[in-house]
Amino acid sequence: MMFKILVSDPLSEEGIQPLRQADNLEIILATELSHEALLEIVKDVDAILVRSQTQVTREVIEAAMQLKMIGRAGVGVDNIDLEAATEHGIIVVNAPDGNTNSAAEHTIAMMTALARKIPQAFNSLKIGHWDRKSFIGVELKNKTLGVIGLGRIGAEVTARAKGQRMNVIAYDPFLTEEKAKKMGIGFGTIDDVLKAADFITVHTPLLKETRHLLNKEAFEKMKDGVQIINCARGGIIDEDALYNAIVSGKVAGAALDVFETEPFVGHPLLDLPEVIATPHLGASTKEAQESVAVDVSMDVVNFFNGEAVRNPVNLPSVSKEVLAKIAPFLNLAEKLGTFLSRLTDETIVGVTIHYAGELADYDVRALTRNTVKGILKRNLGDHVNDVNAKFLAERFEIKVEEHKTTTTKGFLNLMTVEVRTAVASHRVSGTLLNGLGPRIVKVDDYVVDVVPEGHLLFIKHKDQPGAIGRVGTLLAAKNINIATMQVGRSEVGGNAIMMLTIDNHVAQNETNDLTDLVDIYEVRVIDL
Ligand SMILES: NC(=O)c1ccc[n+]([C@@H]2O[C@H](COP(=O)([O-])OP(=O)(O)OC[C@H]3O[C@@H](n4cnc5c(N)ncnc54)[C@H](O)[C@@H]3O)[C@@H](O)[C@H]2O)c1
Ligand SMILES: O=C(O)[C@H](O)COP(=O)(O)O
Repeated sequence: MMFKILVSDPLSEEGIQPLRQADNLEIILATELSHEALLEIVKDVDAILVRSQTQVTREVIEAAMQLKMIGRAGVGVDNIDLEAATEHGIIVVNAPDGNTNSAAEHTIAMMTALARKIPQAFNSLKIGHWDRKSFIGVELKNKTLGVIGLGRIGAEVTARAKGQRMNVIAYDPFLTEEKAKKMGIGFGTIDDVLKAADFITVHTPLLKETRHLLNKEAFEKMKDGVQIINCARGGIIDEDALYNAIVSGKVAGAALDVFETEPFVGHPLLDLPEVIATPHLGASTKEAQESVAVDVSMDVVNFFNGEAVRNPVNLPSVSKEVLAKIAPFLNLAEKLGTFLSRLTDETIVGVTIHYAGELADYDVRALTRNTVKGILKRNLGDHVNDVNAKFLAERFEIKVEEHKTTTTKGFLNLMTVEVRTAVASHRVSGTLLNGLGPRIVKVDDYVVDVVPEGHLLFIKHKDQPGAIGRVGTLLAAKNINIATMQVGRSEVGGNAIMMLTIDNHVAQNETNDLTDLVDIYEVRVIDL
């Protein structure tokens, strides 16, 4: 099968070689598209690859009827409507590591250029002035750099600033005093950073909580003559407040690579001599562009070959090591979910998954997701997938819980899934037997041993002589061949179950006459 991949922002040609080499991918390069042209071209594409320019809005996502994946060759995904993508089961991947170094180098370059007024001096020289008085700068050495957001780029900037013999003080919700000590930097609240720093650089994502993080009140808390650097995202700094703080003399200068609205042209900030700026160039190096394009292309290739992606944004990412451990259980989890969904016609309101034995040591989120996917498939078919399973469960107000226990009832590993409806609950347990593969080992209170595969008939009956024979005879009359059969009972002469595997699919209504047989209460067709 061929998949159409739209590349709608300029990506490195070397970087997209993995796409070109894949024989199931057709690449469409179409950059600088108008909004209307984008809406038209996305109609039949399977994936869109972007940088920060293309706005992948809900409207774009909903126009893209075949869309399965959005790839961001870079870090920030604020140009992608993640909620809409998740809702539509579209996986979003990014390339979070490939441009870290370039962005950090750009930040240091901007800080240095700001401190020494290099762009202003160069502009003056270009127009014929040999002016050695107007561009007196400050040294970085012994100055305090305040780093807000100590993630990948913030940490790299910190290491380089220390190389410039600056003192660094950082604020990040995940930064502990111990970690700060280890890094040889100061640690404090955001206010501590604002008050202590001679230079302040922001390296957070743009989130609700970080929008206008540096606003009028924040500027008021800063040292007089502070200098500001933003190579992260426009919007983290309130641009009007920054303008006023520069004009009032509170802020001595600002180096900006990113802006609230891009392209950023004709803005009064650009008229201020204290401001230097670049047009969002933090990641614009040959190395970074090649690296992010390779990373995102590899994930596209993985995805369309049915393999795990490395950098999912709207799925919990699972390390290679964890994936290797849980991969054999993924299929079992989905089958247990599918099996249970067929045991009831009532609305499912809750799902509890008990992980026992070796499973209790693993990160089982992917297994939970697969179980929920199996359950929801009953009503949603292929509309549910790994990406939207959790979202859809929440939307349908199905409470999903995970429990871990070391008690395994004799199995090395055991997954027990329980679904609750308003009137009843059902349970199924499955295990992975060493060398033998997956097995369903218990259904409600009945112990069984069934391979969760193919076409099953789940029959509730009374434990009476002749019940099994009558079922066999009727199925034979319908030319339905039984491949395997398991029976279980609660007590002699009490309630019992049969689990038959049959060679071909039968429709539920083809089994109606089975329930007319004596002692047969209920028959459910389950295709796994
Ligand atoms: N200019 C460019 O071309 C360019 C290039 C790459 C990345 N970026 C941007 O740089 C930023 C950082 O990227 P990264 O790869 O380091 O991301 P990251 O996820 O590794 O780090 C972000 C850090 O911000 C912290 N954070 C979140 N909310 C915070 C808050 N309210 N206060 C303080 N810290 C907070 C997080 O805990 C995290 O440690 C992103 O906005 C990214 O889009 C820009
Ligand atoms: O978030 C990022 O990765 C940077 O802002 C880079 O954006 P770009 O790919 O548009 O240069």
